[in-house]
Amino acid sequence: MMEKFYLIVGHVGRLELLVPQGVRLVQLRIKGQDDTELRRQIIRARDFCAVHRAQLVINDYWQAALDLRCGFVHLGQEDMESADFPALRRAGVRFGLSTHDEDELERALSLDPDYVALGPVYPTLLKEMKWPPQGLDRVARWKRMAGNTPLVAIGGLTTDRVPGVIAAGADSVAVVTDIQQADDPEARTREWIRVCAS
Ligand SMILES: Cc1ncc(COP(=O)(O)OP(=O)(O)O)c(N)n1
Ligand SMILES: Cc1ncsc1CCOP(=O)(O)O
Ligand SMILES: [Mg+2]
Repeated sequence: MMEKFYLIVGHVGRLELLVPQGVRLVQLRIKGQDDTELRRQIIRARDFCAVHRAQLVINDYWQAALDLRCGFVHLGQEDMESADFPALRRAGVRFGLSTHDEDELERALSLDPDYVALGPVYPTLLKEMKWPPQGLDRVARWKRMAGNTPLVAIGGLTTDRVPGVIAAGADSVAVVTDIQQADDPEARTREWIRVCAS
């Protein structure tokens, strides 16, 4: 079963701070670092997550994930173009895929992913996106179309929004900004875990 709370962090230091709060599924989403620094952080995150029994997901860098024996990657539409899916499958690396419209969803499902993500459900501050907020009706539609493939909702999520997103059909809720910008990110992480457990 898919873990309901899906934390996304931009640096391994953040992962080491927040995973011990009880996080079971965490994505390392590194941007703009050179290969040496990237791999240094991935190795640290891999070993830390192994000790804390959290599932680590590597964003974008599927080749580094393969080389460093990480078991799970997240790939967006652009990332998918270069990804070697047969190599990932051979190595038993699981993968989740981003989707934003129905063509993307159909293509993603044809690759038999471990989850599909739909975003942005609500407006996001994290990055400029070419899609307007998808809304809860789209979450429900995605759930119907995805069948047995778990659905991750992402974009503008807060703890107040979690119940509605889950009720609409999401199996899992992914968050960056609400925790990244919190005055007390450890307490906010615990609050997310509490809300997701209820
Ligand atoms: C769980 C999850 N969903 C979506 C994304 C976004 O992936 P992508 O579209 O490749 O954008 P970047 O995160 O790489 O900027 C994600 N990372 N995780
Ligand atoms: C990377 C990404 N893809 C879709 S929404 C999003 C931003 C993350 O969501 P937020 O920072 O609003 O929690
Ligand atoms: Mg990406």
